Amino acid sequence: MVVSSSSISPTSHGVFSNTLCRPAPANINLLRSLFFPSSTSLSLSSIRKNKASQCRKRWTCSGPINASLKATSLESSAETIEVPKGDMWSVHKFGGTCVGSSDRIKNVAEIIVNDNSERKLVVVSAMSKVTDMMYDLIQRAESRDDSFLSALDAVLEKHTATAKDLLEGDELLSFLSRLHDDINNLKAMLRAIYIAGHATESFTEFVVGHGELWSAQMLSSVIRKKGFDCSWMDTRDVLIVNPTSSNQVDPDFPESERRLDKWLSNNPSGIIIATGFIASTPQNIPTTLKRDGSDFSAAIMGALFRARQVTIWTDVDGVFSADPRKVSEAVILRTLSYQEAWEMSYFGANVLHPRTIIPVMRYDIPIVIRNVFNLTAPGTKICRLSPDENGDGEHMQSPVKGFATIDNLALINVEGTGMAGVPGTASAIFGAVKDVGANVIMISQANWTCSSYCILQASSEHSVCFAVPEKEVDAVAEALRTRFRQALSAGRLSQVAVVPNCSILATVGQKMASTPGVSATLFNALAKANINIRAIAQGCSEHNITVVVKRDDCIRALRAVHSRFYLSRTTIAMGIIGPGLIGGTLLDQLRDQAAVLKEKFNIDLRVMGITGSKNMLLSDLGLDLSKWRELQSKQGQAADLQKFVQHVHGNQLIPNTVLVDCTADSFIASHYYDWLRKGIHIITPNKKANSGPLDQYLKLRALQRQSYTHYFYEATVGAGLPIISTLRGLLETGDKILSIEGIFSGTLSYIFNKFVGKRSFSEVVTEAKQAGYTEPDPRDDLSGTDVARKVIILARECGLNLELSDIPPESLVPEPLRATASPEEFMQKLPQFDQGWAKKLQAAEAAGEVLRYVGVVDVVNQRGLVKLQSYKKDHPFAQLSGSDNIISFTTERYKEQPLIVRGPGAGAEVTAGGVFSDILRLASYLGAPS
Ligand SMILES: NC(=O)C1=CN([C@@H]2O[C@H](COP(=O)(O)OP(=O)(O)OC[C@H]3O[C@@H](n4cnc5c(N)ncnc54)[C@H](OP(=O)(O)O)[C@@H]3O)[C@@H](O)[C@H]2O)C=CC1
Ligand SMILES: N[C@@H](CC=O)C(=O)O
Ligand code: NA
Repeated sequence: MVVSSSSISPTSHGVFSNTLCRPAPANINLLRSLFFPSSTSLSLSSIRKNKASQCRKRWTCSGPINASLKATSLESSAETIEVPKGDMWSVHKFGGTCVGSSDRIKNVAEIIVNDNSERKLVVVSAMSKVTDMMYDLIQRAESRDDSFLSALDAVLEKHTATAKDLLEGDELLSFLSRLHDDINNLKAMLRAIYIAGHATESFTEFVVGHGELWSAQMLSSVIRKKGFDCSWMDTRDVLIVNPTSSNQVDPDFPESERRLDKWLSNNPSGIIIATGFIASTPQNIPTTLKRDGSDFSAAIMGALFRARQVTIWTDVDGVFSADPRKVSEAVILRTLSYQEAWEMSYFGANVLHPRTIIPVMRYDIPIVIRNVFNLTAPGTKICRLSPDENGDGEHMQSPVKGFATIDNLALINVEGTGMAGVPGTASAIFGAVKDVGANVIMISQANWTCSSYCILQASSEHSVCFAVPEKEVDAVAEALRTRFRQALSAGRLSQVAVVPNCSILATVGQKMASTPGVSATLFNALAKANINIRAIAQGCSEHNITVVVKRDDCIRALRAVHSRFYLSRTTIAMGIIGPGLIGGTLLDQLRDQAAVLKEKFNIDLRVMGITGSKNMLLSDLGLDLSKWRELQSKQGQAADLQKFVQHVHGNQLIPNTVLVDCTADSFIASHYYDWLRKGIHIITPNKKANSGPLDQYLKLRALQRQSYTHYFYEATVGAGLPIISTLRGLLETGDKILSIEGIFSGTLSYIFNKFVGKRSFSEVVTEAKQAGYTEPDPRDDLSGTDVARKVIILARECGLNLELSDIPPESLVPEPLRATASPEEFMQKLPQFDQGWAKKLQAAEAAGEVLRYVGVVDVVNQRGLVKLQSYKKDHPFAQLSGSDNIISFTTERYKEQPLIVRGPGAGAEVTAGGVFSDILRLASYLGAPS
């Protein structure tokens, strides 16, 4: 559709657009002013004057906030300007995606008309991608690429199509006419840039702001079409800003208020659609509010109108407690104080640019962040909170609100004895940093008190440590080495060291410095996730504690601290090695209990992989345990232990990893040391590591004691019975163990409980194997080796440095079968020896005794013993049933009457249950509620 400008009725909207409708000489003036700002000749004020005389209305002014508006307006004009009460206005801001299509613009219009505030000011961005398209036009023209013409056509086409979808009749014609005029003017300007090969900054600022002009006009037309009184505001007529040295702008509030006053007197509508992002300098040169400019526009407008609320509409439900791409359990925060929002933003959370908060904070105007696509979500309210308040009138439960991270940093550490007490050292350091234009993100040094978010905690008087963006670190290090060349060569400074690949993790909240335990909890959570802290900074302000960690650890660190402060679950990545009888039963128990653990105990156990000796199954998010067997047979791949461990531990999103070794394999056990060193926790029923070579055992325990990595093995003795924990409890509370004696083998207990003359010995052994009591190789049970291993494990817990070879067991494996090739062959040949066993049994019975296989840890004499022994039928050891173990601790405290633990000591369910309770113990150590 071609629109002729003569068919357009004059409009009262858009001063600047009207300027561009003027005949050629005015536009030449404008171009001149943009290319050569000092020779500004365009008079916006004269145009405003013309407009002002067209339309004069009265506004009622009351309330303190408008006193200055009223005063300035009275000063600047003879008319009486009545400005509305501050709390009548609500300000909304819609970003580019919210107005990215005609449907979305309609949706925004609907939201606005449904807001029942008396008066509404709506700040809009350009349609999504339009600002980028405008920058691209300039770039093409500057590089003398005449494709800027077709690119400009695309801009025209996009807005024409959107307008035709939204509008009709005069509103459509009027918009299209202005759009065409704007495009024609832009074409002329771009051609001028094309010729000059250069665009001044103010020209660029002028061009890129057009998207907002068009979106504001279209939205206001749509609202008028719905029957509401609505004007659009070119904020360049109102908002006056001064550039700062750091390529930012400072609003000139008094002048903006004066201009706003005047504007309102001409535009009395109850709904105003204002352009975001753009403003003017005091000389009326078009400019922009730079990055995140539309949010800033909304905040400034909120302050100018003393609005009751500023709502920033976006495409997320609010501010998350942490980046949800990194912490899937991150929660939407209902409230944040201005300071908390500020800190979150500074440390990389995409909340609001810190400068956006300043204007509204000045008047205690709340900012609410809401999702335009989910109106049911209440969003996040950023407002003034008292130090003890959590928001919504709730008393503060935890001082910690959320976490943010900044990646791609490097630490610089300037160190040396010559720094102590030498005035000016810090000034020289940061002077050198400033000279290379680097941005210091945090500093850590003794007795530093700077005044903002990088306020810090002491490390050492002899060093200053600070973080800069990685891309700036070489220049900074070089500048420092040059600046301190003499001090370095004289040894007064020992080094200027660079620690690359770092990230900052900031914990943000209220009253953190004055609440005991916050830092301890934070550091503890990091230690438990095996994360090393390179530097710490805690502000004198109560609002952040900042740590520097290795970049590779950052997401795990974030997740560890997030879950520790109860914002989410304690999540543990698990790898199950050996899905045989015990491992398989454990997986089934995990499957059955997972939901309860999640809901009631906030523990999220994710099985990221299962491996046997031949086949392994991996998952990125956690396996569906309801069909792990099916998945393993269908989707399994060739087992590769290294790849398996790398996969389970390599998931950056889960802070803690545990490998559960359910094999009986020494080779698997030989990896524990390396895994613990990598920060992987280990839980096992496998006895091989703790009963293997003494030096390796001692090395393992020493490592475990000095780290925060856990190694639990309760099920290695007495299966699920609390044997290791009972012994630890006695030892740690200062009791002295004299001896531990008992029946440690579920298999042998079962055999001698059941072998009472009715069935043959080999039949009873087969039953024990079928019941799941035996080792994978039953010869380990019958040889007494399994009992000897348990005795060794307990002896070593008591501090005895015994080797397995120090406890030769009495073997029940018939001599001729000791060399059998396989467990199957052994079981097959065992019946040949039933007669011999029958005789042994008869002999014991004749003496009124029973046979029992016992183990003894003789702590006093520092030895262990494993043997088959006869007991009188009334002896406690003769009273057992099934696979019962009985373990008696004789100690200084329990001397007269030993402490006895008795119960089933083998079997799939009880053993897997013992392993499972170790897993929950680990979760509790890692921060889950206990
Ligand atoms: N049964 C019980 O009552 C008790 C058992 N225990 C201990 O529990 C452990 C498991 O016993 P149980 O379940 O009965 O034994 P199983 O023989 O049923 O299972 C052993 C599992 O380990 C796997 N495995 C063996 N070697 C490797 C390897 N190198 N890499 C990966 N996987 C391997 C096997 O996989 P694949 O089939 O692919 O070879 C199998 O899945 C043992 O250490 C035992 O001492 C402790 C207390 C009580
Ligand atoms: N095979 C063992 C199992 C537990 O360790 C036993 O029988 O006790
Ligand atoms: Na146990």
